[in-house]
Amino acid sequence: MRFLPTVLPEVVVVEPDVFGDARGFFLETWHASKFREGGIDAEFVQDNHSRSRQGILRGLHYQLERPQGKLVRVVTGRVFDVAVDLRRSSPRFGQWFGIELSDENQRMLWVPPGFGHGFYVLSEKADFVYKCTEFYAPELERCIRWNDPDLGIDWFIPTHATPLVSAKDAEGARLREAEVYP
Ligand SMILES: Cc1cn([C@H]2C[C@H](O)[C@@H](COP(=O)(O)OP(=O)(O)O[C@H]3O[C@H](C)C(=O)[C@H](O)[C@H]3O)O2)c(=O)[nH]c1=O
Repeated sequence: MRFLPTVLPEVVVVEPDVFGDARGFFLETWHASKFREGGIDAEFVQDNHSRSRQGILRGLHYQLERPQGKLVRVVTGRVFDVAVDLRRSSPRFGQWFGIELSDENQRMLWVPPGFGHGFYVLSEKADFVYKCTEFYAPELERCIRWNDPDLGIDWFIPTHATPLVSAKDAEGARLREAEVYP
């Protein structure tokens, strides 16, 4: 199990040990003490699973007052996964980190509380699963527009393709107008 730093010190890439054999493979998807040693000290209260078609973009989402830390991974397919620092007090406010998560690389991403999160589906289909440190609170959920020019996120969207987003995400706020974290 390797814990890799990113340009956002609080956001961590996790590369699990994958034990392959003639039957298939085995890997640990969560281990409190190994993750704590790797700098991720979290307690999860909710586990989610979403399935999306190619070209779907979900995000950028975050929850005020009760921000969720998320340990995210892909069990089927490939996505480009993005975390954005939404803490006004952070020297990296508005900076983002993105990485391909797939059932090939088996990578996970730790998106801490205080960060917005979203992903773009690169494969025909993607099953996306993630653990959250706080319960879902729709009344506290906010959305930053995926294509906010102030963020300049490169989602690896093919040229001339337009992502398919929910009505809620299509009306996401610009970062400069959004209510974010102190
Ligand atoms: C997130 C969530 C949603 N729902 C219900 C609410 C809606 O009826 C339906 C779809 O919700 P939504 O369109 O908000 O789902 P996503 O667009 O996948 O939202 C997620 O996408 C980005 C990538 C995230 O990081 C967040 O975890 C989360 O906001 O599931 C629940 O019942 N519980 C939940 O925890």
